[in-house]
Amino acid sequence: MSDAMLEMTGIVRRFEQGGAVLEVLRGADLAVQPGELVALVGPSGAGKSTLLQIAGLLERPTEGVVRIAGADVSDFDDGKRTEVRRRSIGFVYQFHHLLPEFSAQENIVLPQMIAGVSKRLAKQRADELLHMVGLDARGSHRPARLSGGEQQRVAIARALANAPSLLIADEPTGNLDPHTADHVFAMLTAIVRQARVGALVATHNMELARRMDRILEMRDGILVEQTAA
Ligand SMILES: Nc1ncnc2c1ncn2[C@@H]1O[C@H](COP(=O)(O)OP(=O)(O)OP(=O)(O)O)[C@@H](O)[C@H]1O
Repeated sequence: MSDAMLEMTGIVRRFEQGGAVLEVLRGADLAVQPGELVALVGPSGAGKSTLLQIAGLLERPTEGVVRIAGADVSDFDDGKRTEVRRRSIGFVYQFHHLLPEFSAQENIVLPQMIAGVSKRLAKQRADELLHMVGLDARGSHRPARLSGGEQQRVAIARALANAPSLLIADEPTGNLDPHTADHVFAMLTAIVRQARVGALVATHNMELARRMDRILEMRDGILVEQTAA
């Protein structure tokens, strides 16, 4: 058995609109190993977000199998899928989506409490994560008092709060200036490697993509591995 954190096999996704059928994914395959960063690239509308939604168990494929840390989730009901998502998958988006009325620490505590962790342990873990992203002194600050890069670092810490197997990121540095993006991405990379998380990162930024372990390109509904030129 593969020890991939994410394995997707033969993923097909069709959308039906007013009688017409749009086949966005046509048999996409991929695997992401522990500690590996895989870039997902392709033109706008190619199906990257659709693939991430399916990988993150937010949507079901029309056909195909998704395995999270070895578990085939195909036959899981919605409740079980939500449970796997909360425990095993972290999400980072272009915009941080932190809760504005809560502090940085509370934003990292909440997903843990939802997953059943005690408040005391959740706070301890939040402080460890804040340390890991270099924000020890900022735990009590609300998002509005943090810079864009700091907000995104909190969002990364929050995504890792429940020690997920898999991290799914959609343009995680897309809203940052190049220098800050560089710094945040380096931090993300270091944490993924150290925590042995598998990371699938959709981006339009080819420079960023080239810094990852592999680049998969969405082309006509399937994934093609880009080899170094
Ligand atoms: N719920 C839906 N119903 C119908 N069509 C959809 C739905 N979701 C996505 N699509 C279509 O699927 C295609 C792929 O969209 P998707 O958002 O996955 O592309 P993308 O590669 O992420 O693009 P971008 O880089 O612009 O974010 C698009 O043509 C889109 O219109």
